Amino acid sequence: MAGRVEKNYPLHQLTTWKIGGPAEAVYWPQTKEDLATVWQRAQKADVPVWLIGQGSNLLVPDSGLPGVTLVTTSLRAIEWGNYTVQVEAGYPLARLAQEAGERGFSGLAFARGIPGSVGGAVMMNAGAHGGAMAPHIAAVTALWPDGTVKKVGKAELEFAYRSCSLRGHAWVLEVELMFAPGDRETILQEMKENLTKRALNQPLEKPSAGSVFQNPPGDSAGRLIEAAGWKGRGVGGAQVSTKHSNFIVNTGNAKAIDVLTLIEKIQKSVELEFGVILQTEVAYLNDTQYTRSDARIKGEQSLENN
Ligand SMILES: Cc1cc2nc3c(=O)[nH]c(=O)nc-3n(C[C@H](O)[C@H](O)[C@H](O)COP(=O)(O)OP(=O)(O)OC[C@H]3O[C@@H](n4cnc5c(N)ncnc54)[C@H](O)[C@@H]3O)c2cc1C
Ligand SMILES: NC(=O)C1=CN([C@@H]2O[C@H](COP(=O)(O)OP(=O)(O)OC[C@H]3O[C@@H](n4cnc5c(N)ncnc54)[C@H](OP(=O)(O)O)[C@@H]3O)[C@@H](O)[C@H]2O)C=CC1
Ligand SMILES: C=C(O[C@H]1[C@H](O)[C@@H](CO)O[C@H](OP(=O)(O)OP(=O)(O)OC[C@H]2O[C@@H](n3ccc(=O)[nH]c3=O)[C@H](O)[C@@H]2O)[C@@H]1NC(C)=O)C(=O)O
Repeated sequence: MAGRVEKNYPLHQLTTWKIGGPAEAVYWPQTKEDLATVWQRAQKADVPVWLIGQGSNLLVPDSGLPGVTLVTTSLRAIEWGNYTVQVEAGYPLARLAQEAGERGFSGLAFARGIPGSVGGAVMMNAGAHGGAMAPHIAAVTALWPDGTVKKVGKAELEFAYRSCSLRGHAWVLEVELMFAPGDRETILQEMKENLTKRALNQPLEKPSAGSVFQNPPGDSAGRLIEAAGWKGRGVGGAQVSTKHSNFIVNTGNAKAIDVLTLIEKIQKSVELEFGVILQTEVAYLNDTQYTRSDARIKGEQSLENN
């Protein structure tokens, strides 16, 4: 098997929040087959396995992660077709969007400013500017809880706002996307405008994980958090951005516990003030959800055997 392996590796280097303790081991598989093999071996040995892409929607505990953390970013094979693309999970979403636009393939202009891997974007059903991944997905090849690798069509999947039915049940290895014919210049212009809007509204210059909370139906988390008085306030090194209240930024030395405490305070405050329960959008890789005596991994990011 090929691919880089590191022991006791600081996970803050693999998240855009720049937060997270050490991983017992990190492996960057070079092929889908290597990823599946390591997962199968870890299952047999009762070792916890975690999977991350570009770590742009991720909070990792200060205590780090036991077992093996698999990082998909080396899985980058790509094959363009007639208004389609077959692409591995680790391919950068923003690059894919740019390349699709340059071909005159329409559909992913919304994604040009979204950091993250294609696999992470499918799992999160990433979206912006009125667009989202789901309408462009034709099929997904995934590693399933029984250890098999199988391709499923769109009809077998369910997507909703920032959610995909595969989440917690399977790991995305490859995706087939479909596009509509478009005008290259129009698409590139739309992407440029989206990037400009984003730079105006979002604190891209500071480490963050994007929106921390999902928008509640009919309202916006950023508006509610600001109205509850949280703009600019913080806990330890974690601060509610002064530019956008649904972003928590790392001011330099934030710990996961600072972010978690701030999230809880905001949730309580917004519920008290407006009766709205904010749900988090970011994924928390919680090491306490796993116990070695239990062969199953219960975290939402992991595979379950049931
Ligand atoms: C500045 C900034 C702006 C952002 N703007 C947006 C935005 O406009 N819209 C939006 O939707 N998001 C946005 N995000 C959030 C983030 O970019 C997306 O959620 C992105 O799709 C996450 O991809 P990732 O590869 O980084 O996933 P990670 O953060 O690595 O992982 C996220 C979750 O997905 C799981 N996962 C990752 N890869 C796979 C895989 N191959 N198979 C199964 N599970 C997997 C992980 O286990 C974890 O639970 C933003 C983030 C930042 C930092
Ligand atoms: N606040 C935060 O914590 C973070 C914010 N961000 C923001 O999120 C956004 C997306 O981030 P990121 O995923 O790093 O994306 P970038 O905007 O840096 O780049 C997007 C991708 O598109 C590729 N690309 C750019 N131009 C072309 C081109 N002409 N042809 C082909 N490919 C091209 C880049 O390739 P190449 O690699 O060759 O440049 C890169 O892979 C950015 O706006 C960034 O500012 C990102 C990370 C953290
Ligand atoms: C960044 C993310 O996605 C983003 C995506 O980039 C943008 C652009 O389409 O739209 C969503 O943000 P958003 O709903 O906060 O969009 P914005 O246009 O910035 O704000 C919505 C409304 O809230 C108000 N607002 C925003 C921030 C703030 O501090 N105060 C405030 O009052 C704005 O004035 C606006 O009226 C996505 N967030 C969610 C949770 O759906 C992400 O998911 O990580």
